[in-house]
Amino acid sequence: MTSVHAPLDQPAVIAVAGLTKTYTFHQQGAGLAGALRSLVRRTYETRLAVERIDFTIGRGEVVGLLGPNGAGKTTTLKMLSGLLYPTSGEVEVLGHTPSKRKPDYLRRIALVMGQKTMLWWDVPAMESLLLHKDMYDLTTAEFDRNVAELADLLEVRDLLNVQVRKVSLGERMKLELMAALVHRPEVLFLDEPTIGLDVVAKARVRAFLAEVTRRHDTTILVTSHDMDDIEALCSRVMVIDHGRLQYDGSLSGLVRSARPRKLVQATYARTVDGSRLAGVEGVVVSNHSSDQIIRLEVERERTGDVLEQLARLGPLVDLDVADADIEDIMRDLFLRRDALGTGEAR
Ligand SMILES: Nc1ncnc2c1ncn2[C@@H]1O[C@H](COP(=O)(O)OP(=O)(O)OP(=O)(O)O)[C@@H](O)[C@H]1O
Repeated sequence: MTSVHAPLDQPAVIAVAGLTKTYTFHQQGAGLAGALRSLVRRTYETRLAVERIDFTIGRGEVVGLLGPNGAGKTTTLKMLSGLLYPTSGEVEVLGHTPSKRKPDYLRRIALVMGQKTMLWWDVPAMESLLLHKDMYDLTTAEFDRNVAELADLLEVRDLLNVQVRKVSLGERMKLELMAALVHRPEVLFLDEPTIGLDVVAKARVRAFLAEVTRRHDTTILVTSHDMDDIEALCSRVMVIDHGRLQYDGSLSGLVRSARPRKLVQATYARTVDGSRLAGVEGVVVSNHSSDQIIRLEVERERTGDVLEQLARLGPLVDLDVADADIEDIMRDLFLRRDALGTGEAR
């Protein structure tokens, strides 16, 4: 397996071994009768949300945590940030045990949950930032420097003194990020940071995060259902499904192991006689004789030969070679849950 663990000469910023979380909760029937019954006799259920996962992450790495709904991503982030106690296993972040929630630890991390706010709605964001200044013991010089840097990068200078409830969703997300980063955390946990944002706002948030990690070597672990976030930010991805780590490696490695084929599209100046396609390797996905376009799925390592074969069929106007769409790959992956049993997969 090719995994992108922290280099051996550099201590891991995040180290997780055998991490497991089981939720125990009680089932309550519907209505008043159900509530009363559950007072007398409680029935408990357990759910294994995260099961014996291991990984390490080095300083400055930006890692995407991928998986379908209910896979265990948020639970993992909550254990890493100290919001939840693990049921078993070990977690160390920046040399700390997160669940102890020591002030020195909390000063060095941040957790941003796209669906939760850490800003007060009825006052301007600056009030919340000032609260963070006190919480994190920032000097006025540090605070002013960090606020100036973040406000410039996020282009929110004019919004800092506007009541939070009066700003748009995209603007609020930028202010949330600002509040999370004003103490310049070394490790950032992001749970769906672009959820609900429009295309432009998403692109801004991604560019901002990329710049923050470039400038300050911030380590980021990010969950997102938007594969564009992952492609734009992450050099490494971990796929979690049913609480188990299924893959840990590069995004391109995931694409290769899940969809070993390339998509080739050839456009010709003239209609190509369909019978001549018999001499071309690959699976013909479509052949629109009217518009002279042929689409093929081709074994990755045979792509060069296939392009030569296609060139012999007639005068080409355009030739396009692409990997399968990452969104499709993820959809396939979770439909075929066992597909990652080999190669770079765990
Ligand atoms: N407080 C809780 N009590 C009981 N079960 C829970 C609790 N929180 C989460 N779960 C269950 O644990 C499993 C993992 O949930 P988790 O929220 O970590 O998934 P996720 O990968 O973040 O999903 P999503 O992409 O939908 O946010 C799910 O089956 C969920 O129903």
